[in-house]
Amino acid sequence: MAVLVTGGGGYIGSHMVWALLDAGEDVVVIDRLSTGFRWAIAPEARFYEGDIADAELLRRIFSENSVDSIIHFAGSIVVPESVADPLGYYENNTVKSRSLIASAVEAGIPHFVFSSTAAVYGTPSVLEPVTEDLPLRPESPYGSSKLMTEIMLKDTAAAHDLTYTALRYFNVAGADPKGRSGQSSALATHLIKVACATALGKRASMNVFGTDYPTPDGTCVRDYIHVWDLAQAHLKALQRMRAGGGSLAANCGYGHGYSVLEVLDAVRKVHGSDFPVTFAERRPGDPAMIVANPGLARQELGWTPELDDLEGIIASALDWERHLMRKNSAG
Ligand SMILES: NC(=O)c1ccc[n+]([C@@H]2O[C@H](COP(=O)([O-])OP(=O)(O)OC[C@H]3O[C@@H](n4cnc5c(N)ncnc54)[C@H](O)[C@@H]3O)[C@@H](O)[C@H]2O)c1
Ligand SMILES: O=c1ccn([C@@H]2O[C@H](COP(=O)(O)OP(=O)(O)O[C@H]3O[C@H](CO)[C@H](O)[C@H](O)[C@H]3O)[C@@H](O)[C@H]2O)c(=O)[nH]1
Repeated sequence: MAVLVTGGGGYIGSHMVWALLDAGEDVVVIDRLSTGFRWAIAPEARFYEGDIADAELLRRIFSENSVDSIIHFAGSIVVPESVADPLGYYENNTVKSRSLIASAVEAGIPHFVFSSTAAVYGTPSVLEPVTEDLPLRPESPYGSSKLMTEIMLKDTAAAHDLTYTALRYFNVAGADPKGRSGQSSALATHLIKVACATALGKRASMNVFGTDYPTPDGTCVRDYIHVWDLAQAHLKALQRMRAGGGSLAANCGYGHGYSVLEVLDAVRKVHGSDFPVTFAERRPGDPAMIVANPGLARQELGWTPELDDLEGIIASALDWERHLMRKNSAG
C-alpha cells in the first residue's frame, strides 16, 4: 500500500517522505510547489504537481496508486499573514482540506493524518503544559482554519469509514540528521530559521517581536520540537491506525519551553559569535506562552522523542543553512 503525502515538497513534508521511505513505505506526493520545492522531494517518491482541491487529479492519483493513508501537510502556515489575509487562510487550509477529505471519502481511503497546530489552543488559561482536553481558543485565523479542519475530520470519521489522527505540532525546527532535507524557503519566518540565517550573515539583522509579554524575560515562550522526531510521530500514528486504533488528536512537543531570548542565546552559543538583533513591537496573533504536554502521544502512539535538545536542533538547522549557501553559490 502507498502513503499519499500532501505538501511533500515543503519543510516538514519533505522530511516525512524520507522517514516513510526509510521505513520501507511506498510514497506518493502531491504539491503545488507554492512554498515547497521539487528538488526537496526524495526521487524515490512518485510526484504529482497540483492542488489538493483538484478532485480530478486526486481521482487519478488514487486510480494509479494503491493508497491506504493520507498524511496532509499542504497548507498556509504564517500566523501574522493569516491575520492580514484571513479569507486566504480559510480558503487554503479549511476549504481545500474539505475538498481533500471529500476525495478521501469518495475513494474509501481509511487512514488520514492531519498537521494540526498548537495554535488551536491560543494562550492557555493554565501555566502548565497543555493537554488535549483544554478549551480550544485560537487567537489567529491560522489557528481557527486548522481547528475547523480538525472538526471536519471528527464529523467525517463519525459518518464514514475514515480514521484520523490530528497531530498538534508545537514549534517545529531543525533538519534531517542525515542532511537530506531542512527548512529551505528563503521566505520562512520561523524564529530558529531566521536566527540561523542572521548568524551566518545571510540576513543583516533580525527582530525580537515583543519584550513586554507576561513571561519570565518578557519574550514569548515556545516548545521547539525537532522535525525528525515529529516525522517519527507520524509513522507511529500510521502504524496505530493500521492496527485498528481509533481517531485521536495529540500534541507533539517536548514539554518544556524556551523564550525568544533563550533561543537567540543558544544560537549564539552553537554558532560561536554574536549577530545583530532589534527589539521590535509585538507581532499580531502571537500567544505569550505555549508548551505541550506530550503524554498522550507517548502513551497512545508509543512515541519516544530522541532529539530533545535545543542546541542539537539549532546545530542541525545551522548545518542545513550552510548547505543551502553552498548549493546557491554553486548555482
Ligand atoms: N512549521 C511549523 O512549525 C508548524 C507548526 C505547526 C503546524 N504546522 C503545519 O505543518 C504543515 C507543513 O508545514 P511546513 O512548515 O512544512 O510548511 P511549508 O510551507 O514548508 O510546506 C507546505 C507545503 O504545502 C504546499 N501547498 C500549500 N498549499 C497547497 C495546496 N493547496 N495544494 C498543494 N500543495 C500545497 C506548499 O507548496 C509546500 O510544499 C502545515 O499544514 C502547517 O500548518 C507547521
Ligand atoms: O524573526 C522572528 C521570528 C519569530 N519571533 C518570535 O518567536 C516566536 C516563535 O515564532 P515562529 O514564527 O517561529 O513560530 P510561531 O509560534 O508563530 O508559529 C509556529 O508554530 C505554531 C505552533 O505553535 C504554528 O503552527 C505555526 O505554523 C508555526 O509557524 C514568536 O513569539 C515570534 O514572535 C521573533 O521574535 N523574531
